[in-house]
Amino acid sequence: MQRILMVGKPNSGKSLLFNQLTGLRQKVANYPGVTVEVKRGQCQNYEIVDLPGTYTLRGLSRDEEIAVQEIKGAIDRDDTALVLCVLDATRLERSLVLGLQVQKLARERNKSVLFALNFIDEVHRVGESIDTDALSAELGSPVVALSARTLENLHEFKQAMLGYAADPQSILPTRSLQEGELAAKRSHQLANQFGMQLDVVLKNQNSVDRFLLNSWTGSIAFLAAMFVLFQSIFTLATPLMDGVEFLIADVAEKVSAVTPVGIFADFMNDAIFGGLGSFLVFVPQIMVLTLIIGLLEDSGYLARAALMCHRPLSFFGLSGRSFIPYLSGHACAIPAIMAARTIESPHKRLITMMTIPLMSCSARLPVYALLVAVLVPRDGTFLGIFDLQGAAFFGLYFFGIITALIVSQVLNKAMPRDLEDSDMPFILELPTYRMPHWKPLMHRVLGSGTAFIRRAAPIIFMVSVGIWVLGYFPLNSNLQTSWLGQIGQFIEPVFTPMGLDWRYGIAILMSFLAREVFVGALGTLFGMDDADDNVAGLSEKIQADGLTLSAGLGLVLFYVVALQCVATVAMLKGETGSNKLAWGLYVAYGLLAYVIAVAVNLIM
Ligand SMILES: Nc1nc2c(ncn2[C@@H]2O[C@H](COP(=O)(O)OP(=O)(O)OP(=O)(O)O)[C@@H](O)[C@H]2O)c(=O)[nH]1
Ligand SMILES: [Mg+2]
Repeated sequence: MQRILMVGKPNSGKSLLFNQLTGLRQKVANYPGVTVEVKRGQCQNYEIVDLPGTYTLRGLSRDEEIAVQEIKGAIDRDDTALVLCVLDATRLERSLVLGLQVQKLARERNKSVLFALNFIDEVHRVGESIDTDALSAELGSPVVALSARTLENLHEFKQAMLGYAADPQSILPTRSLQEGELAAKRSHQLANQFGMQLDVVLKNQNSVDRFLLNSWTGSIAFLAAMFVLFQSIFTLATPLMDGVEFLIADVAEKVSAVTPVGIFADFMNDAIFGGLGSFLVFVPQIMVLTLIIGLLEDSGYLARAALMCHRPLSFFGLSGRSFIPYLSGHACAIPAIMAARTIESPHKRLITMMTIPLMSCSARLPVYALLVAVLVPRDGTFLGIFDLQGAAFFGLYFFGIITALIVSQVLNKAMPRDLEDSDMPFILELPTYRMPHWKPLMHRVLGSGTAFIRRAAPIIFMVSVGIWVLGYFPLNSNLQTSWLGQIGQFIEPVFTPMGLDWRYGIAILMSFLAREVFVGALGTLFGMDDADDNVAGLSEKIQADGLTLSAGLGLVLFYVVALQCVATVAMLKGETGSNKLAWGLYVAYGLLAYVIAVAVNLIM
């Protein structure tokens, strides 16, 4: 299949255009460095290739290097029909630097370039326009204006692109940079001649940034944003979670009313509704978290937050660019570790990747929510205004971040780095503030819920069933005397210093497969232990069972620190190239978590 290669500077709308052309749903967000690996899709009979953004053909960071390698490789290949260079019409000068360099390379190899002048809606909105015919004549390659967001001229653009791809020789560049001519200088000239007035672009942005980037007001705004983020994951989701819990209890009751008493009824009650059901309750939280992170990413604030954090993060051996992977690590560590590719310094990138697993990812949410509900009174307030459970939630996230910073500092001191690394500048383009793009955001929110279920449900189901079988047999035994009970007595001494009995021990051991399993496993165990088979929420059952505050706090902090995710280990191995490092972290964070939990239990 012939290919069309999409290149452009970061944040120029390549991935949104790619999605429109291919019908796929790659991640799109309003900060530079969203796409960090090559993505492929199909438009009619062409393969469309979406690349990470890069400002020049001398990629600095890992994601830019990947883009540059791919561009250089593709231009030499016979099956590359067309190079599609996406320009941000509101930032013409910065977009054209790469465009001109790519065009020069393409012309040398007899390849054609089409310029997609994206963001034309924003140009029109301020009453300006760009003369694409004249720009095209100056560039020596066709230029087509469009908006990948409002879909203005998208259809015409697609027809033109397919036409040119079928006959690329018709648009071979008629001119390009001369030998020795600088792309930066030429794009400056072209932007002066054709681009928007810069003060129009920056007018609104500057007044907001004066507030958000000021060291006082900006810091307060930053802290407030983070507090609202983490607290609202809890408070916004609580009514939704209550709704799901009610629904599951209702279905459970109806099912048990029609199933005759016996093994099957016990199985449904304990393994299915107790195990799998108690985990489904937390899906709304995952969706609320995705929504809030999505709003931050799409508004343009994220890059500002990264800038605000650069100084404090540098102190711990990190970079302002570490902020974005850290934040997205609160949804899931796996894409976050990949997102660290945008960090130019290899030293800082490595430290960032090694500490991302300490960010409280969404798989920990069910554990946090369950234990906060058990340990913290529901209607309490903090300082008289904040919801106490929400504040406790914030505290857990904060504990993870602080631990990550301390570990970073230790790694920074312990690991050698070369001088050049310390000398790397911190450069981050600040995107224009934009209203979030609702449709893709909603897709993402729903997608996060279904992905969470799809990923975790099978393993939770298997573990719940396994635990149920081991706990149910031999027939006529109770949980204590069952096979599982016998295994439990054997492992219990390891968990006694944490103040926990063997049932928690089994759930913790199982959660080394995947964290989400903890709640399901505990749900099954407490369901089986509950003689009345009532369908009360798991948290009430644990409360009634008498979990002490010290053991409960130790337990939840254990989950903040432990790296119980095999997929994260695999990703760490892939990105660092070291199996030893990846499994070493798995063991080290597990031990650190255990020590913290024991210390909290003993000291309190
Ligand atoms: N108004 C407007 N916004 C757009 C347009 N195209 C993209 N955007 C927005 O611009 C931002 C960046 O879009 P992406 O598609 O992620 O940009 P990208 O070039 O893939 O960025 P990287 O992956 O970082 O290189 C998102 O917030 C999009 O919603 C457009 O034509 N008009
Ligand atoms: Mg992209």
